[in-house]
Amino acid sequence: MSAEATPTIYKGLAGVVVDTTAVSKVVPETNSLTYRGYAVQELAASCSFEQVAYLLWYGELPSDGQLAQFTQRERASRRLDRSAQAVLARTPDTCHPMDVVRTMISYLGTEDPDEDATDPAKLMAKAQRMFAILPTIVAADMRRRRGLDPIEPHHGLGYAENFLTMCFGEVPDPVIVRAFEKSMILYAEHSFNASTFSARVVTSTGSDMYSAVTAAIGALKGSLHGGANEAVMYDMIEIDTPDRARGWLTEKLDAKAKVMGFGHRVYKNGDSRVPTMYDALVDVSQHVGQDKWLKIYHELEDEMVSRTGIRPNLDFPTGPAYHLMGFDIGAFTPIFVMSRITGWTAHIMEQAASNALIRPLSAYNGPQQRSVPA
Ligand SMILES: CC(=O)SCCNC(=O)CCNC(=O)[C@H](O)C(C)(C)COP(=O)(O)OP(=O)(O)OC[C@H]1O[C@@H](n2cnc3c(N)ncnc32)[C@H](O)[C@@H]1OP(=O)(O)O
Ligand SMILES: O=C([O-])CC(=O)C(=O)O
Repeated sequence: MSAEATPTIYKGLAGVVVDTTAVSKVVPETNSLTYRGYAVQELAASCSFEQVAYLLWYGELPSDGQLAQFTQRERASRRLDRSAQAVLARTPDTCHPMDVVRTMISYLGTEDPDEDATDPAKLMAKAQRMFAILPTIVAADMRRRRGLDPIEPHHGLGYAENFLTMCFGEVPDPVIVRAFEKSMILYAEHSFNASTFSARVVTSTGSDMYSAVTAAIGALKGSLHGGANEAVMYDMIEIDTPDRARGWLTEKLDAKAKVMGFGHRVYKNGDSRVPTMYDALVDVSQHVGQDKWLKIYHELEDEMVSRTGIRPNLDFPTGPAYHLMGFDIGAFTPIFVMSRITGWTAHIMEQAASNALIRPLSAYNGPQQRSVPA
């Protein structure tokens, strides 16, 4: 029997380039991230989330007239119809909120079926429908878990202010609104991360956009990806006081456990988005008058970097920032979905427009061929 040559295995597809994309560019060597050519730091400093969503979908920043039309459409599409409200009400409030978001996107797909999964205008309409409606779902789910009735979308308010009002009953201070909006811009897009790649795999089979987004939500939920923003906050709550942070970290590292909010598959010298989100965390901490989480942040970062050289990723500052803004921890990753829906759907449209079925190979390492016993 001739021994087969063992093929090279790219475990986790690490380092493998599988396709081109014009949506965003991550350059770890220069710590740079651009959306359609614009540095994410500049977008976070001077754009609204609606402008960035438009950029990701259409490839250019909108003119005033284009933005007005775009936001008008978004504001008109925020409401959940009665049957979708009923589906939401029937999901158990004991499940993770990401399960609710996943289920609701899947349900919205049943209301909006399309045989042709490649028509660009239809794909764009579906993307913008999910973008407009997700905040209503996330806010309503968070409130019902608090025993509160949902708050209807407010058509006079922009995306961020409307979402925050649907969560908390009033427009918060501009410091909070701006910090939240920055987080949305930073979370919007990041090339072929696991959830985006999942969406592209589903799209590559000719399946529909809701199916692709449902798969992406499932991938984002995991704690090695989007779920890390929640895990970071649970860890900080467990640590509780800054003086306990270094001991806690030592125990984790000695146990060979992964420390949530640190490390990245692509960035090995720090995440390009962290400085902007860190500044937003400082702004929120100062506004709320609570610096405990910031102190724990510093202790963990110092100890982790000096012991391992591994730096924080975006989920590290976002976790405590969302906590200080008043969100329940279970809503953190659903909020990430509200943002990443823009990047996911931009990639789905790109995949659909230039498709090849995504189907890698595997190297078999199970038993040799054998006969079924008689
Ligand atoms: C928005 C986002 O999705 S950002 C990512 C959010 N995820 C997290 O914060 C979860 C914690 N981080 C991790 O688990 C990892 O850093 C990942 C999954 C993000 C990236 O992992 P990979 O690229 O596969 O790196 P890999 O696991 O090979 O790590 C290389 C080495 O660094 C270590 N390492 C990497 N991240 C961490 C961490 N957070 N804590 C402890 N050790 C770590 C690994 O144990 C490994 O050590 P070894 O060579 O001694 O085995
Ligand atoms: O790029 C990745 O692998 C994970 C990430 O930071 C993101 O999706 O924002």
